[in-house]
Amino acid sequence: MVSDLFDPDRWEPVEGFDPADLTYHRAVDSGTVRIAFDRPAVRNAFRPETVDELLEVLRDAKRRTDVGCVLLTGNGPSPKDGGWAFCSGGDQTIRGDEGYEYGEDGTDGEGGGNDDGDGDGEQSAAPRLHILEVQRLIRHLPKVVVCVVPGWAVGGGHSLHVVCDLTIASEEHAKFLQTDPDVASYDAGFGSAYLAKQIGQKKAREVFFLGKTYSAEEAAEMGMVNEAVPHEELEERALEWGERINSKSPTAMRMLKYGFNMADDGMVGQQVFAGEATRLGYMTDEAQEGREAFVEGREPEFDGFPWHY
Ligand SMILES: CC(C)(COP(=O)(O)OP(=O)(O)OC[C@H]1O[C@@H](n2cnc3c(N)ncnc32)[C@H](O)[C@@H]1OP(=O)(O)O)[C@@H](O)C(=O)NCCC(=O)NCCSC(=O)CCC(=O)c1ccccc1C(=O)O
Repeated sequence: MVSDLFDPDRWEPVEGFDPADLTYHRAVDSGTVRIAFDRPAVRNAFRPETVDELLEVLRDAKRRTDVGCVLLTGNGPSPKDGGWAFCSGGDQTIRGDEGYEYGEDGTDGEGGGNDDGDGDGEQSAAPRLHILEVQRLIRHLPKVVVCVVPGWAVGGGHSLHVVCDLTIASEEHAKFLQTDPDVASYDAGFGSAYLAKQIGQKKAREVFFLGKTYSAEEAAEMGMVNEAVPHEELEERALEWGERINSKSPTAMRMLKYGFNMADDGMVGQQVFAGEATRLGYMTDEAQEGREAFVEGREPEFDGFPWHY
């Protein structure tokens, strides 16, 4: 059993992946993948190994040209007490003085178990805070990432929901809470500043400075959740969203996502959008004339191409 809300008839495991802290599935009948935290006994808290796996499957999803939607969720309920969670952030029990520490058999994602990837085979993976790399990957993923929240979204888990393109949440069980300052952590990037863009400055400061818990309805009212739906329908509805997303023009969706990002992402946002504009430019006869002229060792002939206005 993957999760109580998981319909095994709608999904198949993605071949070549066997993550320990996640599950990774592809919808049988649409271009949607489902990535789920799979540590329900600790409210799906992430450790460095979890983050490595998340980076790996997100990169895989990114490269699949027949996938337009990624669902990011948490499996449940907890076998201990029946509680539901999307993610409760960094696993505080393995937090060291400089970051989150790998276990004995951990990996830094760049080499073998605990190999730091520099080729000398030493077991020296440094403590990590690389959930921020996950945030950037979600932000720049050329697909729509939907956060599917069946329970708690807390701390770094809350920040992940913030950075996703859309959030759908369980009416009965979803709860949104920022505990970062309780454990002397601070996501001063997307988790707070981008949240303020979504719900306004006063409300975002309330989320962090007062640390109140919000229901799915309240979060939707605030503008950080798109829809609150009955718990039993959560994943079905998320799959429907995936189908809607996949029915649209991939190029339009990609340009829109990067367009939405650009205003807040400075030069990096411009660079990502510009890269896609260049890709589109490369597909024109005009660009091909430029390439062919170089390859053929002649001057390019751009006379036939209009100065569009
Ligand atoms: C999530 C809770 C509110 C749930 O409360 P409740 O339903 O009452 O359940 P509990 O009995 O508390 O928990 C059940 C069980 O799970 C264990 N557990 C829960 N959360 C964690 C956790 N984060 N780490 C380890 N273990 C956890 C809990 O101990 C229980 O275990 P038992 O053995 O059964 O007793 C509540 O649990 C809670 O408040 N949890 C802690 C939330 C938290 O503070 N998270 C860390 C926030 S800081 C963070 O995520 C930093 C990492 C990070 O992402 C970051 C770093 C730097 C810059 C930016 C970021 C960023 O935020 O992105």
